[in-house]
Amino acid sequence: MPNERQREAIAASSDVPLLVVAGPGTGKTTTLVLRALRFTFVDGIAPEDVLITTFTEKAGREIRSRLIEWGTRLRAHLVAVAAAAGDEKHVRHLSTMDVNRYIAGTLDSICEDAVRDMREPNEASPVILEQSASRAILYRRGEVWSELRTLGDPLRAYLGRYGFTGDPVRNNGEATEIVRTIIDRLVQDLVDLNAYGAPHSDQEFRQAILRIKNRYEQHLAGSNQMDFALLERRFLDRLRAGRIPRSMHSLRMVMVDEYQDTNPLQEAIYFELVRRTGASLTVVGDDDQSLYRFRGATIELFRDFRDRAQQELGCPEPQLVCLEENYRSSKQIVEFFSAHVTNDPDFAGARVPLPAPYVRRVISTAGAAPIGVIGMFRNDAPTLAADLADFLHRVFRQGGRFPLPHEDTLTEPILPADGGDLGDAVLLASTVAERGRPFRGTPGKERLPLHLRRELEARGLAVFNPRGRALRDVDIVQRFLGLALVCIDPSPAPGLRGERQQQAFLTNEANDFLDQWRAAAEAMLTVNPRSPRGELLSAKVERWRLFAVHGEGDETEWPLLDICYSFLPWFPPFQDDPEAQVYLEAITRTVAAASTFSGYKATIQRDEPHRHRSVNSAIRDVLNPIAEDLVQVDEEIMPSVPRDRLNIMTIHQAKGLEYPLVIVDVSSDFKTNNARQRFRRFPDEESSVVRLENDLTLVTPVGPARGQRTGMQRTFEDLVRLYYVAYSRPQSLLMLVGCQQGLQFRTKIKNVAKFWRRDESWAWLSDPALRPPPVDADHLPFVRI
Ligand SMILES: Nc1ncnc2c1ncn2[C@@H]1O[C@H](COP(=O)(O)OP(=O)(O)OP(=O)(O)O)[C@@H](O)[C@H]1O
Repeated sequence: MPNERQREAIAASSDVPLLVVAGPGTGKTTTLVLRALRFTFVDGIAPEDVLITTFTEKAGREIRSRLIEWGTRLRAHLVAVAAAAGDEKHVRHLSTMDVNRYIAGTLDSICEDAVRDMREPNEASPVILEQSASRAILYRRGEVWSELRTLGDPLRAYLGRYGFTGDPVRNNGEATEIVRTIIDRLVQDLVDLNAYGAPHSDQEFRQAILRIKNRYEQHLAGSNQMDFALLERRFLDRLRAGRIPRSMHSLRMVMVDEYQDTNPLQEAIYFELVRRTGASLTVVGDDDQSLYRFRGATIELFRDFRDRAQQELGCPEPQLVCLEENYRSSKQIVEFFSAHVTNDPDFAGARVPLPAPYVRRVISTAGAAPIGVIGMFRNDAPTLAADLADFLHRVFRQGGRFPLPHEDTLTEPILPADGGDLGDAVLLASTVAERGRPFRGTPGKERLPLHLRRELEARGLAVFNPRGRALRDVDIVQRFLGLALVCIDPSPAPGLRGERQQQAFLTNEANDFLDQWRAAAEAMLTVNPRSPRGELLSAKVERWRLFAVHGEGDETEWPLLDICYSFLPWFPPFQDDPEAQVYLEAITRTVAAASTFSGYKATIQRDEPHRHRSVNSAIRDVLNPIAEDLVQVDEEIMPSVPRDRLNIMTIHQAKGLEYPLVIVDVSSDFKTNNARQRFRRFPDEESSVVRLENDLTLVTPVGPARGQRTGMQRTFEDLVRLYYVAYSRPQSLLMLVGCQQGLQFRTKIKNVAKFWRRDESWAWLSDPALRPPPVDADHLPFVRI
């Protein structure tokens, strides 16, 4: 049953825009879905005239399935009522309402359909590129490499300003990633490009960025491709030119979830859509949970929504509804995350101001639990990993229990009554990398996720952390790609590079990785395993070499993907290990992307001169992007993580999700007051994202709105929000873990996650009401069931 505030939001008039501001777990998405159903079943608006957008594909699927499930039940109920009352007309009307036809999904997916729908009669349908493909094209066709070669170190230093650490970029992959961020930002922030390229102390570099952007966009236009930012831009331009997609001609409702992460381009689309169609606008969000500044999210658009909507739409003041009852977490958890977000008085100025009678608060409907928030802090990450693995083993394999207050019996299970499984827990961290950055040839330092992987494995448990390693570093990927490489470009002698690789003009770094993969494949060939069908690995390699090196065989060409896939029988994990499946998907996606932009479409040709050239293309356009670390894994392809694995994910990924037990790493990297880590716990300078925002202030219309908070304020506020999202994910138990050095009375290791305020005061020390997690995990008594 919706609560009173939810009902107010569901029933609010559609004559003025509606703004719903609500804390975590208060049913924002639920309310949005119910409001959409009300439009249909109370107001008689057809589902296809209601558009609902959200932030991730996953959330989009969730909304669609709730609309269908609840809508179907609601319709059946109303049909029964109308039939009982003998109202045939209404029964017929209800039966025309098809709840599958709501326009729901991410804005990108909706734009994709709309842009297809808006095509001229002779216009081909655009191909939409996913991130990794567009990055590979940006590098190759935008010629990031040539600008780096011409402008050298100054350009590397300039781009590095916008990287996490502020250091010059170290490789082409990093450079491309940052160029990608800037170019996307120019589109998303509706930047005036003439002003951006005009005389300025950075003009030389800005011009280089614009040259890359032009080449990249020209290539895309020539091949009828688009990335997501350009897709949205195209949609806006067409709307502005008065062209409305057929599917939206009679649009009545535009509803936006997660509005706090909207960027200026998206805001312009929503306003234009409402202006052109006369649809009613509902936006829902939580400014405290805005996380995507680095992707252009502009919290100020949400904060100032009521003013901006009036200005842009010429409408009366939007109605405001605030939801405050949390249905997710126990009382202690709600109190803990509320204390975190209100801890720093300076943060109050960043939040959506609420007029009376509203107060910003979240209250738990779940009631108190015997324990809600615990901590585990150790001397170093390896010790922490060992103890944490023990803890998880006890909870999930030995039925961990704890005492009810004032009772001697140990009867309350820590987790769901069925004992749950490891998948009911999640480890959240600001980064999930298993190693730190490598330094001068030495591999990066081992981090908590790697220690934990090993410790859990030693106890017969496993993790799911495909993003913990770069694709190019993963063992199984190295052997797999190495085999493809030695088939198409064998070494002339052991330990030497293939001829084609030498002629591919790769960077030293890419060559190093190709060498590693080659060595991994050679090592596997030395063992020469048989496939389950009994085929020797060397026989398979030999067969491909006959074709790719000697031009023998009946076929005139082979897709590189077929060559790769022919080795699958030697790699069972690609079939049965969830992490390996994610890696295989990334490889497949890279090859598929190359077949859209690469000269030989990721095939190997039999006849010369194409054989040589096609091998060159395959190395440059398929293997090189992975070797340059341009390809990222996409774990969204896993419908769900196996229940017997501990999910390790970034806090960003956890947005919108909930778990019974949430472990948040607040300080496993912070043993000392190392200046290089401060940006992750207590920044002493503006973050790279804020720096980019500031550098664009004068050339984007949204500049003044952002400028209302200083760069340092915005930098701190992003950290407060990050841990707010983390702390509000658990249902029953929140566990903070890290190194104990930052807990001592006189510690200098300041950390926003541990309730430090910007004025350098520490609430856990100074405020008797706020203390570190009261219960130490070590003091929890456990019994076996
Ligand atoms: N009135 C209600 N009664 C019972 N349960 C509810 C009610 N409203 C929402 N819930 C439940 O609360 C949980 C959180 O709801 P929802 O996912 O819509 O929250 P949210 O505000 O979007 O969360 P977040 O901001 O953290 O993403 C869901 O399991 C939902 O079914």
